[in-house]
Amino acid sequence: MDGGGGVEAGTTAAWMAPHRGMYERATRHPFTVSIRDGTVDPAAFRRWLGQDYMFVKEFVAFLASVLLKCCRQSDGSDMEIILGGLASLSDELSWFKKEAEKWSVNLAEVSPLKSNTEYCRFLQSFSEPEISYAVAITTFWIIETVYQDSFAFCIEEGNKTPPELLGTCQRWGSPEFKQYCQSLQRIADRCLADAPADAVKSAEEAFLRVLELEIGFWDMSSSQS
Ligand SMILES: Cc1ncc(CO)c(N)n1
Repeated sequence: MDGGGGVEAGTTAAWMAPHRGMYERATRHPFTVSIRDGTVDPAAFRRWLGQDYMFVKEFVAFLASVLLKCCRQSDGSDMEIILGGLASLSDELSWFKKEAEKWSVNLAEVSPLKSNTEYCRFLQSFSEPEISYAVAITTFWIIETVYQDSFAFCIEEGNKTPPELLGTCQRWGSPEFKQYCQSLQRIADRCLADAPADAVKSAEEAFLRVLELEIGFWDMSSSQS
């Protein structure tokens, strides 16, 4: 507490200063910047779409593990937010199927590329009960926030985003999605404030790992690495 009843900057905000460079590489990546510039390669967008559909299916399982930790390790007051997030992934999977049809991407034929497989393996590691709720919710927050920040930039003033990509950008770039990310951040900060130092350290490592994996995911989408 800051003692004055004002808003105290939390742990997650404090990480932004030392890790600003990595954060910007993840949220102002040449791939998403090319969407905003209107110069995006349609083949790269189609590759991203197919790969992200696979990612989101794995993300459902990840979120289920976060929800389980929430039920087991917290007083349960965060349950509704996480459950809401999980429910909206159902809608998201339908959106991917519709979008894939629009772009003639055959989802049944997509197989995961290396960076996606690596990211999915990281998500799977959270099913271990040893990983604390504080670390898991922090990871969940930064995964969503990278997309929120990246796609919000594509619909900010001055964008030349092609009209057929606006729906994608609005999905993650909307003010509602930003509010959702901010509620996740508040939960993460509250958990981290109560967590032992080693858990805070693990959460910061997971934060950085997500930034690295997100950069790898965008690189993969742009150039099939
Ligand atoms: C790779 C990746 N990161 C974050 C999100 C946000 O849900 C997503 N759909 N895909």
